[in-house]
Amino acid sequence: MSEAGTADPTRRNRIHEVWDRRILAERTLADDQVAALADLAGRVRALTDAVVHTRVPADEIAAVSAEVAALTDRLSAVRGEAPPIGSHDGTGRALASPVSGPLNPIAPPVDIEPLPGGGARAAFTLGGVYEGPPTFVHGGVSAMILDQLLGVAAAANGTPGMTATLDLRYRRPTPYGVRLTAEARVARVEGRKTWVDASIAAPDGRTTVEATAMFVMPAR
Ligand SMILES: CCCCCCCCCCCCCC(=O)SCCNC(=O)CCNC(=O)[C@H](O)C(C)(C)COP(=O)(O)OP(=O)(O)OC[C@H]1O[C@@H](n2cnc3c(N)ncnc32)[C@H](O)[C@@H]1OP(=O)(O)O
Repeated sequence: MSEAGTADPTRRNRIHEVWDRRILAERTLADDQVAALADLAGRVRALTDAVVHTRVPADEIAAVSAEVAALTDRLSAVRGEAPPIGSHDGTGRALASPVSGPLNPIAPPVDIEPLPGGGARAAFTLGGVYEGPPTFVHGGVSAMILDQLLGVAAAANGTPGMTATLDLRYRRPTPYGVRLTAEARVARVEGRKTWVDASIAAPDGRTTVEATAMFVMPAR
């Protein structure tokens, strides 16, 4: 039997505690690393934007590509087992979330504000990097942002959980390059299940996407 599978629950809990502390320590960065990485992530976002919009000739692209490969090697000299976790601002948000993580260059990032009593709101502008249909945001990107917003609302209600269902209604195309707003509100809670509604609005106030999710607090 493996250690984690030991039949003694007290011993098993102790093993998990040590394991959790080890993982937490390995995934927690120093404040100066967090600040430096947030700056780097912003620059990589700008680089990504430049990559999808550039029209420089192929030989210049190849030269830049070689420089980027060298930079990747430098950063990879010391690698963690997994992305960092924890908070640098006291809100408990995941630093490397692909939606709102300041350290994750693929995150737009969307700044999500939890609201007391089971709500959340966000205001954000997406660039051409997130284009789906020409001049509009990719539907999967809207879904990802809404999933996170809905999840933060569930957590703000004191009933966090894993997304069990996510229903989307795309009412009209979502434009990029303009300020979008989004809001979520917990609709009801039954046992371990929490239903949350949310929507994204364009600058004219019209709803572009509506979503309803059901979150389940895992039994274990
Ligand atoms: C303050 C804020 C701070 C910031 C906070 C950070 C927020 C972060 C936000 C992050 C946001 C992003 C979040 C993400 O990206 S989460 C990642 C995407 N989601 C997943 O990967 C979830 C995968 N699934 C699971 O882990 C399990 O299946 C879960 C946990 C969902 C249930 O497994 P568990 O073994 O525990 O459940 P159970 O079988 O005892 O069933 C319990 C009840 O639930 C009902 N049920 C279950 N599944 C479904 C289903 N699919 N449709 C309809 N119903 C379903 C089931 O019928 C039963 O109902 P009833 O018979 O009791 O009536």
